Amino acid sequence: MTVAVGVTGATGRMGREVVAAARERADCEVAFAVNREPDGGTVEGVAVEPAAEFDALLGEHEPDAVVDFTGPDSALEYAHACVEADAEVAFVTGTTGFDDAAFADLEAASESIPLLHAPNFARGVQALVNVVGQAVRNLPGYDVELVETHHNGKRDAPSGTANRLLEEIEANGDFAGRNHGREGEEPREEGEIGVHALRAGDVTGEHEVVLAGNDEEVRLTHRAEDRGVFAAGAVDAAVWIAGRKAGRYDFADVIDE
Ligand SMILES: NC(=O)C1=CN([C@@H]2O[C@H](COP(=O)(O)OP(=O)(O)OC[C@H]3O[C@@H](n4cnc5c(N)ncnc54)[C@H](OP(=O)(O)O)[C@@H]3O)[C@@H](O)[C@H]2O)C=CC1
Ligand SMILES: O=C(O)C1=N[C@H](C(=O)O)C[C@H](O)C1
Repeated sequence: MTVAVGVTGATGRMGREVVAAARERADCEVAFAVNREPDGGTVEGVAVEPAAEFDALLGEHEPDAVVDFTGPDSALEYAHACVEADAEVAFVTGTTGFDDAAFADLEAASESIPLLHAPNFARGVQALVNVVGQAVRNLPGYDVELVETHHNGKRDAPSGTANRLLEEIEANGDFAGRNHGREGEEPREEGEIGVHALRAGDVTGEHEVVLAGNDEEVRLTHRAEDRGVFAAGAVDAAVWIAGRKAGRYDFADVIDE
C-alpha cells in the first residue's frame, strides 16, 4: 500500500525535508504540499499550494495523513481541518511550542482522528528519554541540569524536546522545581533542575542532561546532525498511523512496534 501524505509548512526548514523523505520512500507519496505564502514555487519538484487551499486539497486528494511542521496556531488549525474533513485523514505533527490549552485541543481532536504529536522524531531522542529516566532513578539526590542548543531561527524556548525530558526527569525523582536560565547571587537551590536554552548559528538540535554528584558526573547527549533524521521519523509515523482508528498516539508507539 502506498501512503499519501499532505505536507504543511512545506517551504520551511522541516517541511522541505519531509517532502524529500516522503519522496524517497517506495511506500509513500506526496499528495500535496502547502505553505502560508508559497509564491508559486516547488519543493523537490512538488508544487507548493497556498495554505488557504488546504481544505479543498484534503477533499480533492484524500491523503491518508497530513504531516505538519509549522507553528502552534497553524498546527491546531490544520488538526481541526482534518477533523472536519469528509475523508479519513490522520494528523502527524512535530510542531512544538504548544501551551496546555493547545495540548488539550489536540487531545480533543484525537477523539475524531488518529493523531500523533512528537516534539522530536529522532529515534535517538526516544532512547535518550528512556535512558534519562533510568539515570535519574539510579542517582537520587544528584544535581540535574538540562542544556539544549538550537539554531538562531528557533522560536520556542525551551525546546519541545527539553520539555519532554523535563517531564521524564520529574516523573522519576524528587525535585524542587525548574530554574530557567539561572542568574543572581544565590547558590544552586537543592533539588532544582537547571534549564538552559542556547540559540546560536545553524545548530540543528542538541540536548544534554547533566547529572552530577560529588566526585562524579554523567552527561547524556543527543545531537542531531541533519534535519533528515527528524523528517524520516515523521514519515515513518505517517506510514505507521495511516488507517488506524481515532486516538492519540506517540512516536514511541511507532518505534516499539
Ligand atoms: N518534532 C521534531 O522532530 C521537530 C520539530 N520541529 C518543530 O517544527 C516547527 C517548524 O520548524 P522549522 O521547520 O524549523 O520552522 P520554519 O519557520 O523553517 O518553517 C515553518 C514553516 O511553516 C510555515 N507556516 C507557518 N504558518 C503556516 C500556515 N498557517 N500554513 C502553512 N504554512 C505555515 C512557515 O511559513 P512562513 O515562512 O511564511 O512563516 C514556514 O515555511 C517548529 O515548531 C519546530 O520546533 C523542528 C524540527 C524537528
Ligand atoms: O526547532 C527545531 O529546530 C527543533 N525543534 C524540536 C524541539 O523543539 O524539540 C526538535 C529538534 O530539536 C529541532
